[in-house]
Amino acid sequence: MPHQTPDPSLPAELQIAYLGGVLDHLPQGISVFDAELKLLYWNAHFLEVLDLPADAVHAGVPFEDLIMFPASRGEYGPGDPVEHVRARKALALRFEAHRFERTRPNGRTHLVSGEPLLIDGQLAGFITTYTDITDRKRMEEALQISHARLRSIIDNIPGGVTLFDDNLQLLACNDMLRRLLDFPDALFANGLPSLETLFRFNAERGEYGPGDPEIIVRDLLARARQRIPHIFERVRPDGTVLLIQGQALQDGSFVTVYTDITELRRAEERLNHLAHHDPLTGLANRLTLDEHMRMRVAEGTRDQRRFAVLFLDLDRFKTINDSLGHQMGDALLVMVGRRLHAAVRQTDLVARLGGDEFVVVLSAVEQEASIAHVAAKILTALSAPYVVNGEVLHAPPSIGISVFPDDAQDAVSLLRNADTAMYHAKAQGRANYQFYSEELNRSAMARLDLERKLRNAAAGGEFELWYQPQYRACDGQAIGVEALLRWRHPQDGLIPPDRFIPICEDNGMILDIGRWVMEKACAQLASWRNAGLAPLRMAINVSARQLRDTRIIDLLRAQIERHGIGPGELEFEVTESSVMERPDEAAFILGRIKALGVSLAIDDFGTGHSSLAYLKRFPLDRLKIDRSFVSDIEHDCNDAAIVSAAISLAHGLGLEVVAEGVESAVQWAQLKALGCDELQGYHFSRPLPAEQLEPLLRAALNLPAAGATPAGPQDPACP
Ligand SMILES: Nc1nc2c(ncn2[C@@H]2O[C@H](COP(=O)(O)O[C@H]3[C@@H](O)[C@H](n4cnc5c(=O)[nH]c(N)nc54)O[C@@H]3COP(=O)(O)O)[C@@H](O)[C@H]2O)c(=O)[nH]1
Repeated sequence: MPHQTPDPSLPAELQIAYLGGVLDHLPQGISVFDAELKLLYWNAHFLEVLDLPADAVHAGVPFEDLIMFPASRGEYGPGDPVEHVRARKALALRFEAHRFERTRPNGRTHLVSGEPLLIDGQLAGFITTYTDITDRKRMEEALQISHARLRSIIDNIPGGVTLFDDNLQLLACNDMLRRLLDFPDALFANGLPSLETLFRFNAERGEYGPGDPEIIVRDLLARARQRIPHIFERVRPDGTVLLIQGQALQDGSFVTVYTDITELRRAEERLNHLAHHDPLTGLANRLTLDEHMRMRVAEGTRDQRRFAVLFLDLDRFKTINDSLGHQMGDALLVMVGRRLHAAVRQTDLVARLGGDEFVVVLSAVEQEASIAHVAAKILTALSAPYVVNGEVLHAPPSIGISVFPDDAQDAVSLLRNADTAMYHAKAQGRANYQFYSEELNRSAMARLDLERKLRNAAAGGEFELWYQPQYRACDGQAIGVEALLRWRHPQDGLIPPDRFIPICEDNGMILDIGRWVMEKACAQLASWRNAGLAPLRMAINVSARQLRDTRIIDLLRAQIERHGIGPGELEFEVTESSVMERPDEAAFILGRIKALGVSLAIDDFGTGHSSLAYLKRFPLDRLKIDRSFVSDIEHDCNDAAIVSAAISLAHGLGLEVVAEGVESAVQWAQLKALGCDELQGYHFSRPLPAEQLEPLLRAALNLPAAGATPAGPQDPACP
């Protein structure tokens, strides 16, 4: 807008003084030229802004003289300053209003604005204003930088961002938001949409679940207006999970960050599943079982409800796993898990504790009969043969049962008692189920105590090896000894092998103990041979577990070489049941033992379930008739008949017969009459430590002993 001069009715001096005073107080530099472009007015800032020498500036100075100063300083760019001045003057002479920014060499920027000066509507000159906008420019630049920085943060943030103002108008959002929420480009075609538009778009495509979109949008807008900070998760219709965090900013705007946490949630779910499930079978694991049982105990206590815990252990799993490999074992466990799951209700819990141990928690079972019914159902399901990789496998379970609150009132004790009952089921012949009882608990405790003591027995030198002689039936000539293990506990005294050997077989300790027995017995055999007590045969008891450990062959070979043991000097006694468990495997390992010159005897003959076909296949030398048939042979004609048949059978198979448990001369006579080859029993000698047995052996071998008269056992047939 053209400027007006002061009131023209005022005297000219006043007008000038007035103008000069006003101009000097303005923050801008001001210059006024007349219509001939001669300087009329200027203020102090004008000199400063253009850095003009004060003595060069006076009224009437032509425009071109003034601008020659900046031109010669190169402020209009390189080139001839006179040309610059001429070009500028030509422009000025057009008296057109103009506005531009100019940055001077000192770095300060001015907004230069020029306007024609009109007096009475007639062009009277030109007025130019120089406003120093350096600070404003710097602020604007700083603002631009910070805005760009903010933009770049928003664009690079690993989540979707929206920023909206008081009026719920979107101020900013990033590409990630559009991608995360699948917003089409059309939604942004006319710039940033309002929050309401976004809400409506989402509501209509079912993003917020079912419901009337109008109502949903109204609610959402009402909530947005409250501007309450929030953090929540939203599951989108496609299953992705968004974490949505909203926060009001100081300037009144509201920022919301959307983070895709789908993978995080899935990883959490996977971790949670892993933490609560057995990775092999997918069944619940111990942690879940503990939590479940604690809940059942709490519910049962509150509602006075019973529930049952079934502890299962597969009877032949270890053998299958050891002989057929872990892959087969694993496949079998998976099948067991499936069968178990199918045998119980959805509300019951099936868990695998590890190895071949499973637990089933039957909820809300009131009657013992119904618990037994489920146990029988599980037993039947798991006893059916499994076909794994073409192999038919049998792994029936032994099941122990404890009932809440009858047998225990807490989860740990319930599980322990079910475990105890399971051991009882195993002791009862396996493949059956047993309920827990207090008596069972006592025997389990005693067993635990014994097991604990056993762990120190070897290190404490508490084992001893005793020997019981064996005699030729016809003349009472000593022909060998059987090595029998003894455990002398410092407090409990002598503990019979029947009490601790089954435990050692269960927990695997028999492998180390059996090795010790073999080394000790072989050393004793060599020692007696060196002392002239020969020929003697050393019989060693070997359990099924030892036979499955192929290291037994190396151990045996080493002992034979070390002590120069000849063929037939060593004998292994194996029980019927141990070789009948896996007869093919047993036949193989027994063949290798036999090949080392070790003779073989079947122990406890008559107590197991021998298959004659297999007996024939084993490379045996002797049958040992169990003492239960011998103990009453003189009175029980059935026993006599059994012993007689066993002797005939053995002889028919080319085997010799040893009768054990001979306690009287009458039994000796009868056994001899039945054709028994060898005898062992208290009638001749109880098992004794080596040094106590030695004089007896000398006598039985008719060897002279220092200070002793040779005397063997009395032959009833040759009095
Ligand atoms: N795997 C291993 N088993 C072993 C070892 N040492 C012993 N055992 C087995 O422990 C069972 C019990 O043995 P033990 O208490 O030593 O009893 C033996 C004899 O004392 C007993 N016997 C012998 N004669 C008589 C008798 O006239 N009357 C009578 N009441 N008992 C008698 O018989 C046992 C010998 O039995 P067997 O071995 O079957 O010939 C026993 O099963 C041992 O095998 C070991 O080192 N390893």
